[in-house]
Amino acid sequence: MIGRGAGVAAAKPPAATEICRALYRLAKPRIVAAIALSGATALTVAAQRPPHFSKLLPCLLALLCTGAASAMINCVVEADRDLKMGRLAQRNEALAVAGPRLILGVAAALLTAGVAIAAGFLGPAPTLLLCGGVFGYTVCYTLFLKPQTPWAAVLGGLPGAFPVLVGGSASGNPPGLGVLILFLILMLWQPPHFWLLALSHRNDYHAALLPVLPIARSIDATRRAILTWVALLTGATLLLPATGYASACYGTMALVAGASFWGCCYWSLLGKGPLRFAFRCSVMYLLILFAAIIVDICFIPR
Ligand code: HEM
Ligand SMILES: CC(C)=CCC/C(C)=C/CC/C(C)=C/COP(=O)(O)OP(=O)(O)O
Repeated sequence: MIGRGAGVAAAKPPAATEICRALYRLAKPRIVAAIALSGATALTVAAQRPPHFSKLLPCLLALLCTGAASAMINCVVEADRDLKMGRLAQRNEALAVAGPRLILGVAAALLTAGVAIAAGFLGPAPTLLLCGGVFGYTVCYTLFLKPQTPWAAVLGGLPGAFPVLVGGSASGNPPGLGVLILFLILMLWQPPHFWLLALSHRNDYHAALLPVLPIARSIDATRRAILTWVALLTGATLLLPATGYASACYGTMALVAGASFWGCCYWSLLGKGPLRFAFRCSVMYLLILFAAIIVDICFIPR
């Protein structure tokens, strides 16, 4: 008797490098790196000087570990929905290569490491805030908000902005006004950041039955919301110099960056440019803002 499938080579298990590459993709590395940077920026705003590495390093590590773990859990929970989204094809392949059990095992290890680092080096408040952000994203946002309401990008902004509170409290004091202003900036930045993507990929979200704003309301309503929120965001970035947490030099840069981002959104929303470009501008805008705050506080004498 010929062995089952003797003529067909048994499916070769993925190589270790393939699995590592898949896990890296599922960790949403660039998003998580930006989230860790938001925590480091908050630590700098709270300290009003270059943060000491004994706080900066554990803050970055804790946010990178728990952010990656949160992203991996999100990918496993949303696996069925993500299969309907063309934008996520490579992520779906990565999920098939690594398998949900291994992904959740690695996420559990990263989560444990991140919380242990925060508890050991940052203290109880940052650790609690870290756990709150993970819970807010993996449970509240992923399981409930995202599939049920077009305002998920606003309410889901809370866990997305929690890393700012983690970083701000890592300095040892309760988050002060400067950290709360940075929290407000993140809360105002995230919705237009996502709505630009939702406009650009609305067919994907329709196929996945996700009630994003362009589908639950209208494209025009989303366009107006984006331009309104970016204008409010630009105003919020000026609160830092207005309250003495950054210099007028940063304020000028923030005004120019905000006006440029608004112009980029307006240009793309008029149909003169690709929406994906405006989405990329939202990411560049945030990274420039963080860099300007850090340079202003650490290197520009006041
Ligand atoms: C409500 C909260 C948020 C939502 C719904 C959201 C949504 C998304 C989505 C869907 C993508 C993937 C776009 C793609 O397929 O390439 C993305 C990309 C990105 N997000 Fe967000 N995001 C949120 C919060 C944040 C936060 C808090 C940060 C950082 C502080 C951030 C930074 C980024 C970056 C850097 C990218 C680009 C990743 C890449 O190029 O691969 N996002 N965002
Ligand atoms: C303190 C701490 C670590 C908090 C967690 C912060 C965190 C990981 C926020 C993620 C925000 C985000 C990328 C949402 C997009 O998810 P999505 O499901 O809408 O994106 P997708 O469509 O690409 O899956």
